[in-house]
Amino acid sequence: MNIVKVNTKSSCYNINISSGRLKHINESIPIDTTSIAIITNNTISSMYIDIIKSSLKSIHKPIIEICLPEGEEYKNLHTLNIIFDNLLKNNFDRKSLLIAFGGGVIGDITGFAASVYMRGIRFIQIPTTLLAQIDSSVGGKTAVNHILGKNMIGSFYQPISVEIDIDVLNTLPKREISAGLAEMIKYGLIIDKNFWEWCENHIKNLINLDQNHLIYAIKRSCELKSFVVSKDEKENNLRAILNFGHTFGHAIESVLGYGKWLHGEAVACGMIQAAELSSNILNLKRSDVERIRSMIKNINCPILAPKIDIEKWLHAMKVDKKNTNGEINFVLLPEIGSSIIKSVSNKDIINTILITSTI
Ligand SMILES: NC(=O)c1ccc[n+]([C@@H]2O[C@H](COP(=O)([O-])OP(=O)(O)OC[C@H]3O[C@@H](n4cnc5c(N)ncnc54)[C@H](O)[C@@H]3O)[C@@H](O)[C@H]2O)c1
Ligand SMILES: O=C(O)C(=O)C[C@@H](O)[C@H](O)[C@H](O)COP(=O)(O)O
Ligand SMILES: [Zn+2]
Repeated sequence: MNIVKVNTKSSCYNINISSGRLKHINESIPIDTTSIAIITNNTISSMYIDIIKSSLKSIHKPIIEICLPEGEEYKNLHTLNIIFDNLLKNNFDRKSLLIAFGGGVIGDITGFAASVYMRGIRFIQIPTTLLAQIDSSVGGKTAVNHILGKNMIGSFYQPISVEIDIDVLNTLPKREISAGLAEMIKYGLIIDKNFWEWCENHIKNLINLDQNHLIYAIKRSCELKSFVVSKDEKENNLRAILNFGHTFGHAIESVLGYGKWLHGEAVACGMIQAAELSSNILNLKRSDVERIRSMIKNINCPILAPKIDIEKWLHAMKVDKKNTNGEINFVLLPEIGSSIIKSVSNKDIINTILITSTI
């Protein structure tokens, strides 16, 4: 098994990565756990819940399953309440454990529920999408959306472990694999040029889910995210680089309506726009902008933004959590493999990028 450690001010935990991990989930349940809620959706449950339940049989604890409605459009306060209703009706207490079994939507909602139920109970992440395995399950950002902005209601709250079984990726739709690859290449762009070049050279193996390449790439992504989060758990400074492409991307998601574009697709397109802005403001080489565009094309993510009213787009970017004093703060690349946060006040440049990057 491959293990990556996450060591933050608030806690220290392992990311366990292997083929067949689901069968061994019982090993990660704390001994004093009183009851367990597996939070998932019908798609994932119908394929994999029996494996988990059979592994958990050996620990003889009461288990309930809570199936949430599926999709980004349900990542909201209403869905959160479904969890609380079930926990209270089943007498869940402070030693109860939540298991987030699904993609980033399930992980973000469950983490938030765990952080506020009885002022905080333990939870485990079992991410089942590529995106969740390399990004959302790690680092403790939890949230639900608000109609006016992505992830606006949430907390920083770490899981007690992350359990990654790469076998579940075999049932993941190709479009979701592509969305996950977008967040994966992000790490190379912001912090690790070698990893970027490795991804460029092995992208076909990753798209085809070759096991050895997948394990290497998932592990490296988790190491990079762990490194950043361990230095700056609550996004006071460095952690904001993980938001590369998200200023544009989150605006696409919220203005179009949650769920129309996948999060990873919006980030992919947002990374091209952020690369264009980097070229304008920091002189990122044009050849590097084209390299990024062609990588995003190769992973089958959109390279052009949808038609969005520019005013609505700007308005959505103005509510981004990274902003201060009314200025939009972007993550920009001086070169591939390094990133900085910069406030951009020149509205003309932003407008031009929005207009020229649209379908
Ligand atoms: N907390 C963080 O740090 C962080 C980081 C990145 C993204 N996010 C959030 O994550 C969310 C996106 O997550 P996502 O891309 O995992 O999407 P998702 O959670 O919506 O899952 C995608 C779809 O795949 C299905 N699915 C999941 N696993 C499957 C499997 N193994 N086989 C078949 N189908 C499967 C799901 O039911 C769902 O329909 C967004 O809300 C985004 O904001 C959070
Ligand atoms: O972990 C982080 O920090 C990230 O920014 C990772 C992003 O990929 C992720 O989409 C995150 O949820 C965005 O956070 P937000 O604070 O911009 O809502
Ligand atoms: Zn993201």
